[in-house]
Amino acid sequence: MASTSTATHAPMSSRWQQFYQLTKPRVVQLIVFCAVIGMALAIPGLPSGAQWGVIVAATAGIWLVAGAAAAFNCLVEEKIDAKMKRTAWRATAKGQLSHAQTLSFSVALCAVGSAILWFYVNPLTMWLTFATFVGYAVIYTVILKPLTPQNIVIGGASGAMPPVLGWAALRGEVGPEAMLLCLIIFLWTPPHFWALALYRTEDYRKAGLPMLPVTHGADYTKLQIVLYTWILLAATLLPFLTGMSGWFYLIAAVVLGLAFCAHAIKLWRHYSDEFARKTFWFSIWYLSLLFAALLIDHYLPA
Ligand code: HEM
Ligand SMILES: CC(C)=CCC/C(C)=C/CC/C(C)=C/COP(=O)(O)OP(=O)(O)O
Repeated sequence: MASTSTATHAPMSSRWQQFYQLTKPRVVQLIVFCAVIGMALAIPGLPSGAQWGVIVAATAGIWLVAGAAAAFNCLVEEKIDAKMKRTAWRATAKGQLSHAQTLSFSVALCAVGSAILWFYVNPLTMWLTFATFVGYAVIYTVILKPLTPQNIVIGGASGAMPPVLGWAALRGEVGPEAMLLCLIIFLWTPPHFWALALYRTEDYRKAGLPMLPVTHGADYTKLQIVLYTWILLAATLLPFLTGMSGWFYLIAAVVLGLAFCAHAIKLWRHYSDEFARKTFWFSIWYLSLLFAALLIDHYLPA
């Protein structure tokens, strides 16, 4: 039988698919990956049996609360999302999911995730993860995003938290090493996002959001991307300089960092939307590979 396309009668599988997409699965996968690296780096050598249990619970809990934050963002921004090509397909933007459905989904994910963290990990990780939820879903989405072009710089602090959450899960405290990884993601976020904002400027203008290319123009944004990539490169040397990571990591950080700087400089000097898109995707590969290098380095014999 042909399925109806009305919102309330969507077939179950596509309804689940709609809810799943609200969790911004691919962004959250990288967030969880960074949290897992934070967990691995928090303990010397391979995890013991009990530590595996904590790792699985912390991964599930952080995943669920991050998904809840993303769904809450979709709920708050349904009108804005409807105005932008990139996001108009979301079920919330199309009115295919009611406010009550989306809110219940977000609250349920957040509650289950928080309970897992509380009972199977530790209260500190639960509170830090919940603070991250509030940082993204409320402080960034509701307050900063419509207010200032520095929205993603300040709001990026919540996206940078995953290694701290992972570290806290295994150690029960927040160490300077975890803060260093947090700093790296914090500095990575502006070039990551502004590369996208450059080729999506019209979308953001139409939606009335004060993103940097809208308020300060493309040239200023490109310059900021160059500055951030160089500062990021310097910050990524710190794990080696502080003895936290070894030569393998250092080589990876320098090669990846120089490649990111080269993208930023090329973007600045010979701009095209196509290259801005490439730079955005490179930023995702950059962070994934940098964190993979931290992990490999951690397990290499000294
Ligand atoms: C406030 C901070 C951040 C902002 C404003 C931001 C912005 C964005 C936007 C707008 C997209 C959508 C691209 C599209 O679908 O066209 C995106 C994609 C992505 N972001 Fe971020 N991001 C932030 C932080 C992060 C963090 C912390 C991570 C991971 C650690 C991350 C990982 C990703 C990934 C993997 C994608 C690709 C998603 C896909 O494949 O569709 N982002 N980001
Ligand atoms: C608990 C925990 C670890 C929470 C993590 C918070 C989180 C999901 C951060 C990711 C940041 C993100 C999806 C930004 C997208 O920007 P946007 O919302 O401006 O993008 P949009 O225009 O696609 O909605």
